Amino acid sequence: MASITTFLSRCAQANTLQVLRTSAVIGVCFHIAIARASFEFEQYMFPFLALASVLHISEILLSVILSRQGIAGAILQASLFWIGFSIGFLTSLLIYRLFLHRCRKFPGPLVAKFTRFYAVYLNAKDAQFYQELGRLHDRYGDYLRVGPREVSILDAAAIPIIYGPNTKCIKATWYAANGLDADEVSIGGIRDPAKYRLRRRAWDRGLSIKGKLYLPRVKAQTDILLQQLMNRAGQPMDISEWAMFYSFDVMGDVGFGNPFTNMATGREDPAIYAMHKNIWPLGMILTIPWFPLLVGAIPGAKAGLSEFYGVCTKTLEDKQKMFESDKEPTNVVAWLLKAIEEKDVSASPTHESLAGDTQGVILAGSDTTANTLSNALFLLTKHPEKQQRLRELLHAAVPEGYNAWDYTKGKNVTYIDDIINETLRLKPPIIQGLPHETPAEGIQIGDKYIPGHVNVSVPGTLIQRDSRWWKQPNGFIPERWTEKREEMGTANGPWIPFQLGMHSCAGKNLAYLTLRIALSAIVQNFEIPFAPGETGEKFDGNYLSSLMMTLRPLKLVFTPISSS
Ligand code: HEM
Repeated sequence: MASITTFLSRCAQANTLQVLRTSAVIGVCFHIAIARASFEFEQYMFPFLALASVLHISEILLSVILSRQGIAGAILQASLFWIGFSIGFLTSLLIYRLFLHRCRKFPGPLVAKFTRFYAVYLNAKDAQFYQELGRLHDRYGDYLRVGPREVSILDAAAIPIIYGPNTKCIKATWYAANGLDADEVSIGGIRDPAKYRLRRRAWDRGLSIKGKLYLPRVKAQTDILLQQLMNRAGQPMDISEWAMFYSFDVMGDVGFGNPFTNMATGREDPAIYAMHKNIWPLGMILTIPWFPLLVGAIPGAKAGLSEFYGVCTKTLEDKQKMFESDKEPTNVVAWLLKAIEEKDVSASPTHESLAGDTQGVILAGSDTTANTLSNALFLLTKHPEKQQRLRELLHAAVPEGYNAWDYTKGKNVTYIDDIINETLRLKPPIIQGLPHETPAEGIQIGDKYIPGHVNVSVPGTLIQRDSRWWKQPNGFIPERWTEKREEMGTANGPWIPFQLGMHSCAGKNLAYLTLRIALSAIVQNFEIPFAPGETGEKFDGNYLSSLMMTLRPLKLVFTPISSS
């Protein structure tokens, strides 16, 4: 304290240049200290900025008290310190990141090497980061530096090393957007592999195909969808919107045991509407790993999501009150509650983590399934011969019609899965490469060495359409998954819409179940052309890439088969 006081009183007397010089040296020293630190400084950005603000204000007050200068002069004096500090800090950071950083050998745009805000700019420019990333890869090659310590990789050999079951990489800081304590966040936010594995067991128990449990509920929601399509038969319908209504209602039912009522009302539930409105800025700020932590710590910053979080919390409280431990759970959240009741090691350890998991059920399962359904219907409409083939196969497998559809009969029509897989290849709903951090010793991918503590990612959207691994990469060819598998070399194609290894999608089986039922029901009952004036071009080429894919409207007409 005494030394700060002395320093400040000297500052008050010294001339401007001296203050700037001294503070710049402090800025450089500070940067060197954090660059050499063994912890991730970005995790502590909020405490650092809070401390800096407190110091700044204290400095002003001390200056006023000690040097008896006016408040304006004190603010000026204190600001000089921070200006000098920032100049020193940023200059040191710039030199380090451009010339000395462990990622310096990877090519990329100059600004990207210096700051991650470049990626925010690319994201914000036209909301199509995946296209910008594709252009950058074309220009700089397969190993592209997209941030100071971020490397985007277009190499199939990288996938098992980064994401596979035996990977030594861990989830990057990006995942810790909701907090650093693994016991207080949802499963998606856990970076520690051991803790993740434990928690994942409760999810796998609740989601591993409870076919007989969930099928009737998915089917009940699908019946509502069919009825609504029937009510609007022959009229243009925006399938991007209706697929969203459907999948949120399914996830509300299967996830909570409480369907939202989107389909019944024909309107998006207000809580989901508010959440969707805010997902875009959220996706943008997530680009900077430390930014969400900072924003999250500001009271009211997540207000846009509060309505959705409120619905989840209320539902969770109701479920907790009504929970009957002697009965087998009938929805995903009830399975998570059962783990708590049984004091299982996989149980969500705190109220906060359980609340996060409850939100996660809806967030992880709804948009992803909805986008896949809309995209599959778009592709089937664009390729009516594939639509007709699916219809014929369904009629052959279930001649009595959709009402007689059951899991076994549906599963036999493998062409549905071919369509789903091909849709997920062309349009994976999670567009951007998921960042994982390399271990301290780094990783070796062929002849490329990537040093430790680098955030690496493989962008699925790009690699799944790369002609080095996929024949006719932009064609919609469901047959490549079965009868043309050999001919098209499908087995060698990198395909990661659900991720790999321990972090792979926990809800994959539920997603297939829902998509199989929805596609069967729709295609067996309706012929689907584009609505008059709709070409699907805007829908196809202009989806927004944020946290998830955000689709443009797509107008289709559903003509009942019997009257067609
Ligand atoms: C076509 C539909 C789906 C796709 C393409 C998809 C994709 C993914 C991907 C890529 C991940 C890894 C995320 C990461 O590492 O950051 C993931 C994780 C997960 N998904 Fe899905 N998902 C789908 C449907 C579902 C459904 C229906 C549920 C049901 C609740 C679900 C629940 C989860 C959960 C719990 C995780 C684990 C979170 C984590 O470990 O980070 N997903 N999904």
